[in-house]
Amino acid sequence: MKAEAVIGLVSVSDRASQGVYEDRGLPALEAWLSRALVSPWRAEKRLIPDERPVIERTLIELADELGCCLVFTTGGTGPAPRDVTPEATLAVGEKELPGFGEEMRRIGLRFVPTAILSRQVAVIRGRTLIVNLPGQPKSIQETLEGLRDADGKVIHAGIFAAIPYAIDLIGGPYLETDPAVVAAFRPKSAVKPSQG
Ligand SMILES: Nc1ncnc2c1ncn2[C@@H]1O[C@H](COP(=O)(O)OP(=O)(O)OP(=O)(O)O)[C@@H](O)[C@H]1O
Ligand SMILES: Nc1nc2c(c(=O)[nH]1)N[C@H]1C(S)=C(S)[C@@H](COP(=O)(O)O)O[C@H]1N2
Repeated sequence: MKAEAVIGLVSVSDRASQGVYEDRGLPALEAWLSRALVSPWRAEKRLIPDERPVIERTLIELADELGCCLVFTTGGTGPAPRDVTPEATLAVGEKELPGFGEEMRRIGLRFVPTAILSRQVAVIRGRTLIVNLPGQPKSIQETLEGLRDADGKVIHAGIFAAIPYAIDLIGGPYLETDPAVVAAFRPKSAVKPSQG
């Protein structure tokens, strides 16, 4: 029996959390992960305002109490006064993984010049990897899956390719992906035979 991965999905948006507009962040995250993951998983979802203490409490609850191996936030990464998701994430993290922030901006720049405005980070807290994504719902697929050419060939890999091995390294469940959506990369010595 494969262990079920618990994945935290956190939409950080003042207006969606107040009902000004419908949240499209959580559905976009859940839909993309449902396509990408072939190993068992379930989501713990939270829709919260851009309030640093609320973001920190939510991340701590998902990591420490609910045992999420992975948490994605969406929203609040820009330069506006109320954008504080990266500060909250760094405050609860024990180690930063700067490569994720760098690469997520690089991928974003393939789609929009304003990707440079995102201050998104990724951190480890205990056995949890926490990754910030921008608030624009389309940025979720762009960042996680990467860029394809007109024939569907990947021309800039998305960051999800590195996430299953990152989770192996922090002692989490073995995540398997559908290579048609995103091919997970692991060193040969870390690949387990598929149990079907
Ligand atoms: N959760 C969401 N659901 C739907 N659309 C969103 C969501 N978050 C952001 N967007 C869209 O992406 C745009 C940029 O996101 P950004 O996080 O900068 O929003 P914002 O202007 O800070 O407002 P808010 O925090 O109230 O969503 C928004 O103007 C909105 O059109
Ligand atoms: N891949 C990708 N990255 C992106 C975008 C996008 O559309 N696609 N939008 C950018 C924009 S317009 C902004 S302002 C910043 C910060 O967005 P946030 O405050 O909603 O997190 O993310 C950027 N990163």
